[in-house]
Parts: sequence; structure tokens; C-alpha cells
Amino acid sequence: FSSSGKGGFDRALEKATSQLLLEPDWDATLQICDCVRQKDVTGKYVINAIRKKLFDKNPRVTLYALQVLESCVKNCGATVHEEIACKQFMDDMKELTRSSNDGVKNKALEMIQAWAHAFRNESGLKIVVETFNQLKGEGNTFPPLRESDAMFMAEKAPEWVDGDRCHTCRTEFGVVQRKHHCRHCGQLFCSKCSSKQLPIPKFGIEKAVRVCDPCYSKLTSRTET
Ligand SMILES: O=P(O)(O)O[C@@H]1[C@H](O)[C@H](OP(=O)(O)O)[C@@H](O)[C@H](O)[C@H]1O
Repeated sequence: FSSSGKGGFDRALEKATSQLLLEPDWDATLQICDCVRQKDVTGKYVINAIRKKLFDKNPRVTLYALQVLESCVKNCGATVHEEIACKQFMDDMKELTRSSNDGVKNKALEMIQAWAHAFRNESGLKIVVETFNQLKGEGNTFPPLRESDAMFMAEKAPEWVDGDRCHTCRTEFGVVQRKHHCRHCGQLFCSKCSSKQLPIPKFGIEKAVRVCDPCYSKLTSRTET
């Protein structure tokens, strides 16, 4: 079945938050982010689905749900940001910072800190900054801010364009010739012209993701950071 669509999202979320996982399933996590970016699912649907996993009785599921949430907030933009910047969700996150499981507690604190930094100039998301300040005021200790968290939201990843041909070689898409997006420029490419992957820290993307050949050479040459 197709990797995208609501069914694709639901399956990917089940995979990415399975209690059997020994480490995060980055492919399923990326697929979830792609579903949101391709607008297969709304930010509201995603956050409601993740919330259910956050309060699973198994703390491992909660921790994986937090990691999925972290990736969605980093990679999916405003539709997700506006869903978490509300009293209900901030109350949920505060509850997780009081978890008896240290892994869950520390991950929740780390994420709220990163979001507060990322949204420091976004007046519409100020409830996140207020929540961070409240938790700090209550004496919580926060881990040091990671470089990719400090860079997160420094630059927004571009929206993905749609079209019928590869941006580079003009090959027409069809049943065999599938569409692919470069995560750096957001343009459409055939698999031949977008076969490489790179992390894009300036967009807060730590995991290697698909980029087109021109963006690959731009990002790997010394001039471009
Ligand atoms: O293969 P399809 O069913 O057409 O779906 C395409 C894949 O999900 C591509 O992901 P990728 O860029 O990671 O390959 C995505 O960029 C395209 O927009 C989708 O149309």
C-alpha cells in the first residue's frame, strides 16, 4: 500500500512508537513528516494522534512519541506549531515533565526549551515561551541547548512545489517515473536527479534526507554552510 495518505501516516506512527523498538525508527519518522508536508494529514490530526501515544501506559512508547513529536515540530512548520501552542497541549507537556520516568521527564524538558528558543520571536506561539519560563521558575534543570536546536527555525525549509516534470532533466513523471522532492530547495525531481541524502541542520533536520544534485553540491562545497 502507498506510503502516504492517512493510512500511511497511521501505520508509520504505529511503527515509530512501537514498544518493541530498540532505537528510533527514523524512516517511519521521516515518512510521518512527509505525510504532514504533503498535507496527507492535518497538523491537528497529527498532534491528536501523537497525544494518545504520549500518555501510553508504557514509558518507552511515550519516549518514542516524544521523539516523533520533536521531528514533526522541527520539520513540518506552522501547521504543527499552532497545534502545540495551546493551553491543553502545554498542560500535557508540563505533566510529562513530572513523569516518574527520567527519560520522559528530561526529553520533555529538552523539547520545551528548544521550542521556547525557536519560537522566541513568534508572538502567536508565546504560550510555549511562558511554559518554559514557568518550568524554569519552578526549579527544573534543563539540558544544554543542542546546536541543531539552536539552529532550528533559524531558516524555514521551503514548501514543496508540484509539477509534471523533473526540475533538472525535464523527464515527465508517470507510473514508473515517480516524483521526489529535494528537502533543501523543495523542487520536484526524478530519482536519478535526487539520489543523494544530507542532513540540513539550518532547517533543524539532523537526519540525512533527500536532496537534489545541485543542492547536494551547494551544501557540500566549502562556501555554503
Ligand atoms: O512515490 P509517490 O507515491 O508518488 O509519493 C512521492 C514520495 O512520497 C516522495 O517522497 P520522496 O521525495 O522521499 O521520494 C514525495 O516527495 C512526493 O511528493 C510523493 O509524490
